[in-house]
Amino acid sequence: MMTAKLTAKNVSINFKERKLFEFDNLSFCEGDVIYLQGDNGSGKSTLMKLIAGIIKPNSGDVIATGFAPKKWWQSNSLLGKAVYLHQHAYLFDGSVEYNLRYALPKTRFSPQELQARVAQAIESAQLGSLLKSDATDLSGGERQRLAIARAWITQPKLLMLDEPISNMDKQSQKLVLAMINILKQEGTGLLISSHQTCGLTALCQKHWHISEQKVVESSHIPSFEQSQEFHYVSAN
Ligand SMILES: Nc1ncnc2c1ncn2[C@@H]1O[C@H](COP(=O)(O)OP(=O)(O)OP(=O)(O)O)[C@@H](O)[C@H]1O
Repeated sequence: MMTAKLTAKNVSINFKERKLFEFDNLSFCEGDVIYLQGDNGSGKSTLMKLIAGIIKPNSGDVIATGFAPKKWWQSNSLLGKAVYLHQHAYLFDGSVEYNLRYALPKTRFSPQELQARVAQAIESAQLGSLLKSDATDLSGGERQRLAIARAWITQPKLLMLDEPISNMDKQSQKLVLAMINILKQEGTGLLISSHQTCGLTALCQKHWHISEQKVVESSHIPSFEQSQEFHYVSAN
C-alpha cells in the first residue's frame, strides 16, 4: 500500500492585512513524528487546520497522495485525511463510553480486534471508572484523555495533536505519552504542537518551527532538559 502523505507547497496565510506565516514546501506522511514549535499566536493551530483541510491558504496548495480513491459521489477534499485533535477537545453529548464507541472504523478491524482495542484504550487512558459519566462533566485533563483515547482506537494514518498535554497533571501526561508512543510504533504519522518542549517532543524526529513568520523544518529536536532549566530560570 502507498504511504499516505500530505504536501503543502508555496503556502502563505494572512488574516486581513496581517501575514501569519509562509513556507515553500512541507510534507507530513505516515511514519513521521514531527514537533511543531512556535510561540503563542505564531500560527501552530492554523497550520494544522490548513493541513487538515479546515482552512484554505491565501496562496499555495495542499496535495494528498497515497490515500484510497474516493467513490465518485464523494467529494475528494482534504477533510478527514489527517485527523486534527483540537486543543480543547470536542466531545459528543453522551457518556464517555458512547464517545469512545462513536464511529468506530469497522472496516479496518475485525469486531474482535476492535473490542480489544477499545478495552486497551480504556485501560491506557484510565477511563474505566468514568465510562458511564457524562462526557460534559469531565475535567479538562480527563476530556483530553478521552479525545486521545478515541483517536487512538481509530489508529488514523495521520494524526495532529494540538498541545495534547497542556493543562494535564504528570500522571495524565504519562498515560498520554504511552498512548502516543504506541501510535508511533504502529506507524501513524504524528504532528504534535507545543509552545515548549516536553516529554512528548522527545519522541519526535523532525522539527517544524514557526518563527518570524516562516515555518522552518529541521531534524534537530530541541532537548527537553535544556528547556526545563530555561523555564525554571525564566519563571523566577
Ligand atoms: N479565522 C481567523 N481570523 C483572524 N485571525 C485569526 C483566525 N484564526 C487565527 N487567527 C489569528 O492568528 C494567530 C495565530 O493563531 P493560532 O491559533 O494558529 O496560534 P497558535 O500558535 O496555535 O497559538 P497558541 O500557542 O496560543 O495556541 C492568532 O493571532 C489568531 O488570533
